Amino acid sequence: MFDPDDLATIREAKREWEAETLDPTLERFGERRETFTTDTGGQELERLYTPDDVADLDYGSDLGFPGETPYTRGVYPTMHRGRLWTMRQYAGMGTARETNERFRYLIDQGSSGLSMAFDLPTQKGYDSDAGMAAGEVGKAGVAIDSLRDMEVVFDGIPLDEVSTSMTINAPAAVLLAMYVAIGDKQGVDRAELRGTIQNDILKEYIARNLYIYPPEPSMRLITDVFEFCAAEVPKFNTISISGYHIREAGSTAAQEIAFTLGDGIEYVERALDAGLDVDDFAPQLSFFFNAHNNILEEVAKFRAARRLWAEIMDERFGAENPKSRQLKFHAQTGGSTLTAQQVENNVVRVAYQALAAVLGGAQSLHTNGKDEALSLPTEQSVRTALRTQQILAHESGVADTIDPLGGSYAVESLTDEIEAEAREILDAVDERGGMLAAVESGWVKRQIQDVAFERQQEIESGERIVVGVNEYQVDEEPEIDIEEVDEDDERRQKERLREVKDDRDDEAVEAALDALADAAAGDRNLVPPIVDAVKAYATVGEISDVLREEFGEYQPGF
Ligand SMILES: CC(C)(COP(=O)(O)OP(=O)(O)OC[C@H]1O[C@@H](n2cnc3c(N)ncnc32)[C@H](O)[C@@H]1OP(=O)(O)O)[C@@H](O)C(=O)NCCC(=O)NCCSC(=O)CCC(=O)O
Repeated sequence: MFDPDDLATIREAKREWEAETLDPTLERFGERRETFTTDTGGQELERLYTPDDVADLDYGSDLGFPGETPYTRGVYPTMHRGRLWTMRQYAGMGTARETNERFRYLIDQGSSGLSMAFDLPTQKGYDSDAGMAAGEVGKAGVAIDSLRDMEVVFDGIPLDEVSTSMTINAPAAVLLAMYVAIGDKQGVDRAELRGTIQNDILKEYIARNLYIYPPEPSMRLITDVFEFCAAEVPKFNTISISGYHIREAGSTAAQEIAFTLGDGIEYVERALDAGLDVDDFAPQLSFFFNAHNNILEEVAKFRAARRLWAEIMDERFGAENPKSRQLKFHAQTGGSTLTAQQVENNVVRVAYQALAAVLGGAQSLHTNGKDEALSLPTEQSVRTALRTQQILAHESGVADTIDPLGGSYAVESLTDEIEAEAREILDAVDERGGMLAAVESGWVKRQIQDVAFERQQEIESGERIVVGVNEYQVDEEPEIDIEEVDEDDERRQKERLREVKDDRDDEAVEAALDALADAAAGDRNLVPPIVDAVKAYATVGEISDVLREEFGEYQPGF
């Protein structure tokens, strides 16, 4: 991008600056640290970046224009000038009725998309009356047993006007089927349904641990969802390939994107093996990243991820449809960065992290409530979190220029370095036979744990400052309204489940579950029989049991 003579002049001028201006100051005052690195230590930071640090940058092939390959500067031509990112606050609590109320509240307050959290039993494919569910019903999210619960959650919420993300993985096909069934009942054309299911089982084995079946049948379920959606629900994002939890488990920024894109590669390969055409399903693959503390590193990470994915889809998979190459992502501010001490500080952390996500070109964003280190967020803290996004959108000005940090010597240089490091990690994954093999051998988890351990030691030694935790402490008990979970919810939910079971046509349920068992034993797509089963009010637990019977359950080997 720069004339070689100009670069030589700049290099020479920098040497002069160092000798004449910098060194005397360094001798008198020194610097705060011997070396400065990115938050996760992967990249050593220069004191000052100049055009010389981006001498190899080729504007056309490395950056290009927004809406054009390699999408470094954003996936849409107008980005947030055309449409603000979706403000999508993750919510789900207790019963279906309470979740419906929280959703309506969020819509009233200007939330532009819904994001549904499920309780642990639902995420593990158990009904509320299962022994394994005791004590967990409605705790980390809403309890969904049957279509009846989903009808209540979406009561008065027209599915053709809102897009909904569902954080559901092992039973993703079941919840997708329920969403489709609700749409059918509301008379919404399936082609108009918008939303996302997380459906990312690989990161469950790596970091989140909410799996049910072994990897092979889990991958089949995912491929079946790709195929079903391409034909029936073409606007639905069939997966949210998630680095968020990998980062929460303590990975570096480069590991976060490398392992996430590695998972993406594995899903694409499986779908191709199953006979799908890359351009039929790749446009609906979506991503989910963490918006962590270090603003410049995070912005560089998002840009690097976009560039890398465009290249992978082009070079490795020969994708022709531009949409197949566009990495669209949701971001959530880093839950693990929130502190129980001086809870108000979390509002500030969240705001900076959200700023990084927006500067990095996010399509959708969740900002954490300040109290999430302690409990489920209260309505008040959810509102402040949403207002944080609205202030960014309408007051800060950062949404008004596309990729405003593009061209910053520091950010371009970091983008290159993170991309290069992620590439190296992806090569190491390939050497281990791909992501699934690397995950099953325990290698991926060990890579992350090593970094997490180092980070923890840095905090304990005081080398890494966490404000209010190992520095700037105050002697006070946290004063905070805790959102109470109603312990009676479990009993009421079980009663409702009993009513559903009493009301439904048992023969129809049995026939639907038998048809599903047949499909599972053969190789037909599993989603249509799951849709039939949910419409007959078969429960999440019953459907998951049929598949458990056929597929078995995953036992981690490491
Ligand atoms: C693709 C994304 C990232 C975003 O989808 P959205 O529908 O919000 O946005 P979008 O697709 O970018 O935009 C919507 C429509 O507007 C159009 N559009 C957008 N911007 C535009 C622009 N500037 N110019 C022209 N058109 C534009 C798009 O093309 C699209 O239409 P067309 O479709 O017609 O093109 C999706 O996957 C998503 O919403 N993900 C959310 C995931 C999530 O909430 N996860 C929560 C996890 S919570 C979690 O895991 C917590 C921890 C735990 O539980 O463990």
